[in-house]
Amino acid sequence: MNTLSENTGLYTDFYELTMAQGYFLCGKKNEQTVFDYYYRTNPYQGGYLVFAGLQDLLYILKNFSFSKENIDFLRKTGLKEEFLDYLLKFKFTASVYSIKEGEIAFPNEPIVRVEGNIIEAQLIETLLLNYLNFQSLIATKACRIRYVLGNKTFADFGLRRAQGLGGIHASRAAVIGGANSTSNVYSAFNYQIPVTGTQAHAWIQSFDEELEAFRKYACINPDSSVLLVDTYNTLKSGVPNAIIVAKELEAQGSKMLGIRLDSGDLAYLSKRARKMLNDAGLDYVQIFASNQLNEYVIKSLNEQGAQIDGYGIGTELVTGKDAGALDGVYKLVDNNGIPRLKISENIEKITMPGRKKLVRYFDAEGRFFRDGILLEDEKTTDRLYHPFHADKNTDISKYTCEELLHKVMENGEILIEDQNPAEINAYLLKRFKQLPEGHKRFISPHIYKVGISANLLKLRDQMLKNIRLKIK
Ligand SMILES: Nc1ncnc2c1ncn2[C@@H]1O[C@H](COP(=O)(O)OP(=O)(O)OP(=O)(O)O)[C@@H](O)[C@H]1O
Ligand SMILES: O=P(O)(O)OC[C@H]1O[C@H](OP(=O)(O)OP(=O)(O)O)[C@H](O)[C@@H]1O
Ligand SMILES: O=C(O)c1cccnc1
Repeated sequence: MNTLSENTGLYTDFYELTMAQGYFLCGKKNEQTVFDYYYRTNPYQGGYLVFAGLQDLLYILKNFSFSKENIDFLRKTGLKEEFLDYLLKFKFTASVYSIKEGEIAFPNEPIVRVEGNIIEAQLIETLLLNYLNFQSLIATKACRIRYVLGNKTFADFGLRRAQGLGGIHASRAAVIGGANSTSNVYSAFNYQIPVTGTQAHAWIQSFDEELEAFRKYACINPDSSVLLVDTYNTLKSGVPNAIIVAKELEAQGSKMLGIRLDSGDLAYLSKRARKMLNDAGLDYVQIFASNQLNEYVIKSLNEQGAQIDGYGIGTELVTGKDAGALDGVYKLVDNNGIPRLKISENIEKITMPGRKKLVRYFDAEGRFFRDGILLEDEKTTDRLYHPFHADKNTDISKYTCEELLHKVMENGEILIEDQNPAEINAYLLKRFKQLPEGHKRFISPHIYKVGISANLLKLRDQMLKNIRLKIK
């Protein structure tokens, strides 16, 4: 189940191929390498990330190979025959460790680890980042929207405004983050997502009279019509006509589902429409709203007492507005059993060397307390240290904990069961309850603390010292 199913080897940046050729010609092709995926900054100036994109990624890695036509193309780029022969027979055989999809993650912690030969681990960098960065960005946006919506429904309406076919993945991520359904039929088909829809202004405009347009639509869809009431005048025409049609449906034993407001002051219009519907005995007719909505507008609508039962959200959701992109990176941390590190002028960008595990610690109420990055062979640790100010440290010996990285792929084969996006969302909901409220707020959220073990701190500092000595 994926949009890209075979010979996906060209979904990479060219430099991955020139490096891979270099590893091959330098005799490094069997070196065993470890790469970490992590991100540096929470999107939307928020306090967390919702991790998404893993299942799609695993399918594409499984099929990461090169067709004969791909190789003919690569020949023209100047890659050498010996390496092209290798690519023609290439199969992805690495292992992947990952946190669960729908898990809540925080900056700078390794959330995916790839272990394989240096060529395969390098070649997939671009794809891995493309899939995980985008879907996590959109799932996080959807989660923020869900947070202000409570139990109200919301549908993804975004495909038309998405960045090209990225909209297919955006709809999946939207449901992982909390959307109930999508208008995107391809994603509904591909990912088993409930598909829903109302009607466009074009339908109303195509008839001489709004009332006739409503009647015809309701007659064809008696129990599922949501009538768009703002084409001419919401309160003077759209809502009164919808009430007439709802009553006619009632007389035939059907119940109209709702109306949709798509312009104007949604708080004011929804309150007026609710009263008009209730006065007509149509309490069951729901009010849906759309029009450039986001988590901030919805929060404001809640505060204004808007009478809206469900939302359709497009542009802001599927483009991840105002974040643009998640800054996830993929860094080499171990080569042939030797930990590696990259130095940066910016101290926070110095990488964490070695094979590592990620452990979450919980307080007595089961809420997230700290995350810890430990070396893989450490069973446990009593104290977590701030990565750059070791004087700040916490005793975590009394806290319960859970390891977050699981082996999800071995020798290029997927080890985990497929889950549909709603199932992944159920896991997110469980975890979101465990996230303390302070990290959820939109303005200056509380920063979640991610610490490292004494052994990792020692390894990193020793390596830094050695590299700096060499440079002097
Ligand atoms: N009560 C409200 N409080 C806060 N924001 C609102 C409220 N009602 C609507 N909005 C938001 O205000 C914006 C209004 O958009 P805009 O100024 O384009 O008007 P419009 O209603 O779309 O007009 P038209 O479609 O006729 O051009 C939308 O982003 C909408 O979500
Ligand atoms: O505002 P968004 O969050 O992006 O939600 C999607 C928008 O797309 C539709 O408008 P459009 O004008 O494209 O078509 P319509 O005639 O169906 O309203 C719909 O009515 C929403 O307003
Ligand atoms: O079903 C709808 O109402 C819909 C779908 C996509 C975009 N706007 C509205």
